[in-house]
Amino acid sequence: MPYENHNWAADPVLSVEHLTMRFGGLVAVDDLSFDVGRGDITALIGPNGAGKTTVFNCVTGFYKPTEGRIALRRNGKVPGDVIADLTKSGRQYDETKEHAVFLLERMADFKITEIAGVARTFQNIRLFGGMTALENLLVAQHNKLMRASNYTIGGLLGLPGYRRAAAAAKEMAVEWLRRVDLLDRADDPAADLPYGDQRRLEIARALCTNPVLLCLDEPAAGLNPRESAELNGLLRSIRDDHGVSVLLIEHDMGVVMGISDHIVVLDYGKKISDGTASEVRSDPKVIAAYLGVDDEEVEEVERDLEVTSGATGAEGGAR
Ligand SMILES: Nc1ncnc2c1ncn2[C@@H]1O[C@H](COP(=O)(O)OP(=O)(O)OP(=O)(O)O)[C@@H](O)[C@H]1O
Repeated sequence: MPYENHNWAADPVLSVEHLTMRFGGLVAVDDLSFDVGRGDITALIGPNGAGKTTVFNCVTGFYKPTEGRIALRRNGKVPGDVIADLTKSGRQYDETKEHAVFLLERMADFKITEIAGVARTFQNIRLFGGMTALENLLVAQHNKLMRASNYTIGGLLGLPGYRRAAAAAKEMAVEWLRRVDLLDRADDPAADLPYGDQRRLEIARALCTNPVLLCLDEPAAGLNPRESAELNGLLRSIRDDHGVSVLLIEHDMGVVMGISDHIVVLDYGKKISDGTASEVRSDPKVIAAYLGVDDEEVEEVERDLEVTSGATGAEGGAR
């Protein structure tokens, strides 16, 4: 299918353009561009050290990119000239009745979560282990509650606005606990939960911030096959039932190929492939990168693969 006909080109929630991140002499991400379709599950894959986490850190404001633009369209179709004007203006975002667009490379991490609507989880689980599962989800809504208290002691005084916000926060936390199948563990300390449950609790915590884009860094790491299958179901339901777009880094190809609408492949900080699961899995460059052949040998492997696929008539066909 031509690139422009894909959902990620027609209605992108996120556009990463010419992103470069250098650490001293090391170029971790090199002039990378890709789109994330609204309502899609998009996977960022690639061998170890390819630059995937660095891209995540740039999108979520943990790193300021050396170069490039990262535009998040929270709602509405945003005409290209609106983004061009915003870029020239030096402002961080443009919010009107019709649209809301944010230039994430200009924003602090907490603003990216709070205002733009991007939430993330980490490779290493970062829950508050001593707090209960429910409390972890309430803490995620702390800023909302602070606003409801007008940043005063309104909470302590039990002002009606604060009480309403606190009740809504609890309702949302309970609802997400139910959806990730952890309601019966609500009052248990997070650290006491099995590993797979902690991963789902982290995802629920991110969702409590009401994101439009959920970024998951290796959500299947350390899960057994049953837990991986449950994760697939959860991610599909986040996309289908809640309309949240998902961008994930994942090494588990069962998860990636099973649920992704769109896959972007990195190697040495550059994009080497971009397409659907069936397009990417049959791309010789991807196969070569995963086989770990040297750059000089890629063309040779490609030629071999072309001969092989030509001989068998194989055209991918992941789904
Ligand atoms: N803060 C940093 N300072 C210096 N170099 C860094 C930093 N963060 C990442 N790098 C380097 O950038 C390159 C890309 O790393 P990154 O962690 O983004 O890759 P990755 O694709 O996420 O790898 P993995 O799959 O192993 O997690 C690596 O060479 C890494 O050593």
